Amino acid sequence: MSDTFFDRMKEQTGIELNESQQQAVLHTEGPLLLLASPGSGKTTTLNMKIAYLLFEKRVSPDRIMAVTFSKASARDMSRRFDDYFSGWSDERVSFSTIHSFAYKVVREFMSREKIPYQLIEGGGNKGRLANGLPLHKTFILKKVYEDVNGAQPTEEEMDDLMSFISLVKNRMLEGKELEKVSCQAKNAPEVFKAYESFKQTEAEVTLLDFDDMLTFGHEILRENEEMLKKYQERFDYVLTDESQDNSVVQHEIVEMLAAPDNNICLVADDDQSIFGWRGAEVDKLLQFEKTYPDATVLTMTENYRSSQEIVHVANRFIKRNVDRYEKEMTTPNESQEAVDIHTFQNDEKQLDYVVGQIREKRGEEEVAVLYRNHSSVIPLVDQLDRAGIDFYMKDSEAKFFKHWIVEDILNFLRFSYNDSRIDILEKIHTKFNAYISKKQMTLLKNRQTDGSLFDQLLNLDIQEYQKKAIPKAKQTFRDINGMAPDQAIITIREKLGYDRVLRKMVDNFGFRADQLFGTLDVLIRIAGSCDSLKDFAFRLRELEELVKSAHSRESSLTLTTFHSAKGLEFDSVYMIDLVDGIIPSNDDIEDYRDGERETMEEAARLFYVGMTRARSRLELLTYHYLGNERVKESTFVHNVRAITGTKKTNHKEKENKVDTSSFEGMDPGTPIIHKTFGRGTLMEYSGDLIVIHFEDVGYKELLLETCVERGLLSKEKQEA
Ligand SMILES: Nc1ncnc2c1ncn2[C@@H]1O[C@H](COP(=O)(O)OP(=O)(O)OP(=O)(O)O)[C@@H](O)[C@H]1O
Repeated sequence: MSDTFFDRMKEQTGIELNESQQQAVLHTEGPLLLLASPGSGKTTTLNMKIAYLLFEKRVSPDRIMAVTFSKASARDMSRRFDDYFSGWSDERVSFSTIHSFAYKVVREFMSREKIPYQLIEGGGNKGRLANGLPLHKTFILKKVYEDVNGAQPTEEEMDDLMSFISLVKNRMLEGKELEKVSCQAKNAPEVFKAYESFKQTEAEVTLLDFDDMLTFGHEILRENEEMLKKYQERFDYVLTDESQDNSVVQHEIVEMLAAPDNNICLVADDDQSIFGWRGAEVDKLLQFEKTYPDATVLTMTENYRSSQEIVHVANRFIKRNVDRYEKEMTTPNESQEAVDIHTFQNDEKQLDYVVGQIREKRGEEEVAVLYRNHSSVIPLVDQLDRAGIDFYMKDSEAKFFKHWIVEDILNFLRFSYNDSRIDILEKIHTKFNAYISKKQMTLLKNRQTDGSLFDQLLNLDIQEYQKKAIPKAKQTFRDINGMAPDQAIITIREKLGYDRVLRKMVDNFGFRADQLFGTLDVLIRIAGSCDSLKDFAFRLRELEELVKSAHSRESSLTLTTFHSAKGLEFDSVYMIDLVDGIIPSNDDIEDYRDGERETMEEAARLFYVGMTRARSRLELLTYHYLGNERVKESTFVHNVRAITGTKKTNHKEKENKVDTSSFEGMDPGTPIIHKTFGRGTLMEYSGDLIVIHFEDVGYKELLLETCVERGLLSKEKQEA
């Protein structure tokens, strides 16, 4: 019977299932974990399995519960089922997410118990409390944070708090366990508890956020035998796709539902579990055989997507992880090009290369550029747009442009045009080294006099150290006004002391240094191709619009984060910014050094997801300098080198090398002039770096090539 079924499948779909795919289809009774490698036909097999249940075993469609990761994958699954089987039968299984199932349980329970409730997240959340507070998660969380900490949260704290709450609820953590979850927001465990209690007590109805659908649904099924039994009896088969991304609470809901027959089939790739930060729990998969001692575990490891070279590298690479099911990914596909690694002098050269490559391939094949952080892509967007190349973005994250650092820099620039604007000074007076106090600001405001605010400050009762600092700041602002935009930003950072202020914020308030300085580096990169300060401000607005609209465009070029690349495939893939500090991140590296490998392994899985998106061409791009900062090639690229036996070759040789010879071999003590930092003395020259002691800003380690290329350095003429 099954032979006939698979023959008919082949006739119908053109796909001949391999041995393990067939086994997976035929195993319908009892717990099954189907561990599958990327491109191994997970979706195909799951659809065939459903067809087998419907058309061979004559199971009624409403007895099958098919769960997918997101609404989009539910739609994709349905569409593929229709492609294969339309014309065969009208019977269709409806796919749903665990969220939507759990919400159904919650709705039924609340209506039965006559408990009024209201959603405070997603669409449809309306209304206010008597005191005017909108019934919306963000507003409530802000209010609760203020109650607990007596101050307003920053945007970063809010973001982190949201992730913290989601993670805690998805992993069902309690009590002391909360303290172990790191969160930038002050007193996160207390804020969380206050938030939970607020939702229960402050409104006339129970308030529910998105995660509550899961935790409430879970609680209802656990506490309410009758309801659990009803749902258990409703379904004979439970199938879940992408199970590696299910959280503890989601796994438990599925487990409860499948009991007591446990006709449960989890399709998963533990090596592609990349949502640990929001509560996904790969351990649950690794413990499957403990949960179900009679479990069958099958592996599907034949990759139908990628070339032999890509499959070989990815397969070897992922073995660096310890917490995983061992499997060997193979492919029937042909050998194509070797996996390429390119090392550039700096991130700018990397982008030139990527844009050049895309220009060559334009429209001929599907290309993707993958990156870890949203902000990494902004300079690429800038260059692509300038080159007239269209692109599609999977997640059009325009938050970058609203970041307070971007706002700060624009305000510095505005103030350089007109230093009589009190409204601007109000925003930046604590952020540069004129040390202007709140009291001095109030006095300035009360005077309501025209003219330079620096001059007015000098007429006030100022501190001794301000007597030099204020005229100096005034002059620097005037200089900034005549500078090229990138130089202006460097001057704000170095001469006006903005970097120092940010470092203090990192130390005192726990901001992430790499994020703050990364944002500034991106701004400098964009400013580099603008002629004037006005041009720069205008360009930022243009880019913001471009990014916002990028997800509604169609193009053969996709720009996406590694996370959002999941499930996609392209002919050529370029993975960019592969340096330590980005992937793996500094936190990943630190945790790993402290003996915790969880986050490092997740970063490796992210890298693996990226690599396995490519059909025939995969390029890994890294560099020596990010802006002026020396960085190290990503540990993961290093791993790939070891696999492919590729030595480090600097891309510099292929580029037009900048002639730095007139500065090489200078003696320490040589007087130097730098356009931004002013007069200084050469202290040391080693390799690509020079160390200069500047009169104004102290020691600086600079990349000689970049300085020469931008015409920033000159030797000071010595008196004869
Ligand atoms: N037995 C097979 N013979 C030939 N092609 C197959 C076979 N099984 C699957 N494929 C093809 O391989 C490709 C990948 O299949 P599918 O999208 O189902 O993989 P997946 O495992 O869901 O991928 P992902 O890595 O995105 O999770 C599809 O084009 C599918 O038609």
